[in-house]
Amino acid sequence: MKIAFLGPEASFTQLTATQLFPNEELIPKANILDCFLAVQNNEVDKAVVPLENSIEGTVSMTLDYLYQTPEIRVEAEAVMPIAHHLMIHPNQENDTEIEKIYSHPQALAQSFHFLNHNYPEVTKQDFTSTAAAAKRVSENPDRKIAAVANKFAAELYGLKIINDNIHDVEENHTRFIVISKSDESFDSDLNSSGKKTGLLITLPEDHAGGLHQVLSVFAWRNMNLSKIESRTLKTKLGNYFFFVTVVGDWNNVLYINSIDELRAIGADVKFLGNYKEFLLES
Ligand SMILES: O=C(O)C(=O)C[C@]1(C(=O)O)C=C[C@@H](O)C=C1
Repeated sequence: MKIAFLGPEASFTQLTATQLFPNEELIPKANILDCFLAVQNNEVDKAVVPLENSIEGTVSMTLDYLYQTPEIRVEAEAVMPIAHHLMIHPNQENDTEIEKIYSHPQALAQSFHFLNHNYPEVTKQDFTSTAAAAKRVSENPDRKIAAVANKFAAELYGLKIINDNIHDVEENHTRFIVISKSDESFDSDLNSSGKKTGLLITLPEDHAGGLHQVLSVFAWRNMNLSKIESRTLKTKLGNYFFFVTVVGDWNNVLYINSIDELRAIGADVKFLGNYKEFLLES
């Protein structure tokens, strides 16, 4: 089986994909869109992409592409502890006057206070992933640049960590999802905290009590929501869709009928799947 992931090697997404799929062929992609396209074009069977982080929140690109690709569903979630370190090329001195720090925008945001306090004058530049940033530093031994990435990237690309554990909150976790076109959910012996269901809901039209009507569909059925997030529809300012997750199995009639009721009140619903949440170690 072929599994795409947000690469290159040693990205947090690869660490996650390796634990979920230790025996499959893992294929790095340059960005999240390419992971979705690889699944859509049947180039791979599944892909692993980041969905949200406990400090910085949702990876909006992932949510947008889940909405924009009707045939792509979610097979599993995996939560991984995240530790960021600042690293430079070993040719540079430890007290080098760094001129630029590269990383994924999520990683820069998760380490914002540290970087702002310790490197206030240094330009922070977005990169497609933490590992790609580390690779860039390794390819430029003469430049006074640094990357925020994990310790595996430091090892793989031969970099020197000058500040470790720079993420602003010690408890830092990122949630990843496994996406595919399959109706089946992914299972494994890995530690799991249980099942949940993902739904993308668009309200019919803007009217008083619209969201209340939608939530009441879940409330009277005693369905426990673990997340509700609104995201712009990109049609015009003020138009949103909602990403909702419901705790538990999706095997009773009341739950299943909730989708019919949502559609009956005019909402558009995409069922992302009923899948397990796995708890990984870093
Ligand atoms: O850049 C990486 O290493 C990724 O796998 C992406 C990503 C993300 O988008 O959230 C994954 C985990 C961390 O939260 C930081 C970056």
